Amino acid sequence: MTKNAVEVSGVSMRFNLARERVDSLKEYMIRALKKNMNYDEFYALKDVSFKIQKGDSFAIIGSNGSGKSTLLKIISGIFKPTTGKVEVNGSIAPLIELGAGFDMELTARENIFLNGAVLGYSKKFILEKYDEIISFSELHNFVDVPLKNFSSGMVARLGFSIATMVQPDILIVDEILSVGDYSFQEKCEKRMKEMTDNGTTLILVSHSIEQVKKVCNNAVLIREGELVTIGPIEDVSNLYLNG
Ligand SMILES: Nc1ncnc2c1ncn2[C@@H]1O[C@H](COP(=O)(O)OP(=O)(O)OP(=O)(O)O)[C@@H](O)[C@H]1O
Repeated sequence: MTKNAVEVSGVSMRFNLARERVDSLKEYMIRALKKNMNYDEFYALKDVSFKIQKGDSFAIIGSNGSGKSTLLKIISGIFKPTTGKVEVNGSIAPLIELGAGFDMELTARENIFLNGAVLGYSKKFILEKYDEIISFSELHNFVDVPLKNFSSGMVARLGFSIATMVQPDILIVDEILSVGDYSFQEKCEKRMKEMTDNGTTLILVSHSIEQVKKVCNNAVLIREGELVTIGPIEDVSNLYLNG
């Protein structure tokens, strides 16, 4: 049995950036048919390889636009890399974009059932977990309020509570905790710690070096799509902070 939860091998991700403005769908179609679109090719990730051991709490560190979210989306299977491959051993609970997987017109209660169903849980199972989700998110007074009237921190509370209602093999958390207030962040950190103590592998992206140092053991530093270094969190964050 492999010791690795995630193996990223030679992953590159190319995006096509339209170089000029195309204002209408009609214009886009005409240009596309004439093969008259000008693109700049842009590599958000360039030949990135690393491994994350089972049970590790692992941070992905880098400046804005360095490729962290793209990497998480590839690990979660949302994006297919242009070249290279990713091997994931175990079930994944990805908490990537705030509100992804939610219907903002529906209430918190309805979204719990919707999201649970998307994650593959039965209605009976979600009913069993319902009180715990509401209690962890501290949204008792808002269960029948549509999500469009929630603050971003409240949406994050709900998302985190749903994603951690069962213990996944791999928990992926991208930045969303930063919108939660201090007490909720502490609560999430505690839950993430309990989960890793029980064998879950955690992959965390956060702009707060203080938070990743508290929660993670190891990290990778990405700069302009390239892997700069991988190793103990202390060393990687020092390198990031000192340029
Ligand atoms: N769907 C897309 N189409 C085109 N370019 C994209 C797409 N998604 C990301 N990019 C580009 O890829 C680069 C990396 O973006 P990414 O979101 O992975 O960075 P990040 O490190 O997560 O940044 P941040 O810290 O700001 O969240 C950026 O330059 C971004 O503009």
